[in-house]
Amino acid sequence: MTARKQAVIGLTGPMCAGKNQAAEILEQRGFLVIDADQTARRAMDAVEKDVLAAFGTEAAEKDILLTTKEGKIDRRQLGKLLFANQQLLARHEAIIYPEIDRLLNEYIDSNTDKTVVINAPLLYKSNVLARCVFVIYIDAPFIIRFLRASKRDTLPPSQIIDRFRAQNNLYAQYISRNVDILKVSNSGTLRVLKRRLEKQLESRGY
Ligand SMILES: CC(C)(COP(=O)(O)OP(=O)(O)OC[C@H]1O[C@@H](n2cnc3c(N)ncnc32)[C@H](O)[C@@H]1O)[C@@H](O)C(=O)NCCC(=O)NCCS
Ligand SMILES: Nc1ncnc2c1ncn2[C@@H]1O[C@H](COP(=O)(O)OP(=O)(O)OP(=O)(O)O)[C@@H](O)[C@H]1O
Repeated sequence: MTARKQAVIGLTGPMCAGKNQAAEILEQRGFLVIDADQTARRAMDAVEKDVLAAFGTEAAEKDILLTTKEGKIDRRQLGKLLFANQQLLARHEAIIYPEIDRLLNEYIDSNTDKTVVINAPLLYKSNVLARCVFVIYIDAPFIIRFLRASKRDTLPPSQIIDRFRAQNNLYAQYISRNVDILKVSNSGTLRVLKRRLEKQLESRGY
């Protein structure tokens, strides 16, 4: 166990930069990591009806079916609708973020004896950012992230690009919030990522 301070640390960066890989390295070092994408899935369960009511009209116009045969939200179809239209994405975020924030804060508050890492691509949209002592920003060039996404996800290239576009100017969002950012480039091997991450953590006494 290398972590010795009780604190909240942010782990962020654009899609397919390597946050999950970084999270594994941090877990191996004894940090407690929560994945905000998973938290957002739980939050969706709580706001599902509101989401379906909010996008029924636009989905019908685009011939997109938002529910599965079992009557649950079809996340991929919802994503297809939302990531192609920033206004709709903002409407969705206004519905779901209060619940995401509630769940993340609850998690932090129930683990006050540990150093908690919040793995969240859009951490700046959450009030949890204010609780972070610093933010680790994992990054990689667009083309590398695109190749990783193509290999990992079964999304058509146009939808990968839509998702990337929804995260334009991500780094600037943290800069403008005056956060202590530790930038880690992940364009090489995982071994290099580990070394860089450890070096940055050491610079903050972890
Ligand atoms: C739109 C939804 C239903 C699509 O679900 P889907 O299962 O297809 O994707 P998943 O949730 O696994 O997200 C995959 C990646 O998309 C990107 N992404 C997700 N939400 C957003 C967003 N609001 N803005 C920009 N990029 C996003 C992230 O890089 C994320 O890692 C879902 O992403 C969602 O509810 N997003 C809003 C909540 C959110 O911002 N989640 C991020 C947690 S910080
Ligand atoms: N240094 C690396 N070398 C090889 N493959 C990598 C490296 N870093 C990440 N990957 C691979 O790229 C893909 C994306 O990585 P990862 O899931 O860690 O990114 P992420 O930033 O967490 O993505 P998302 O925002 O979509 O959750 C994964 O399949 C992962 O195994």
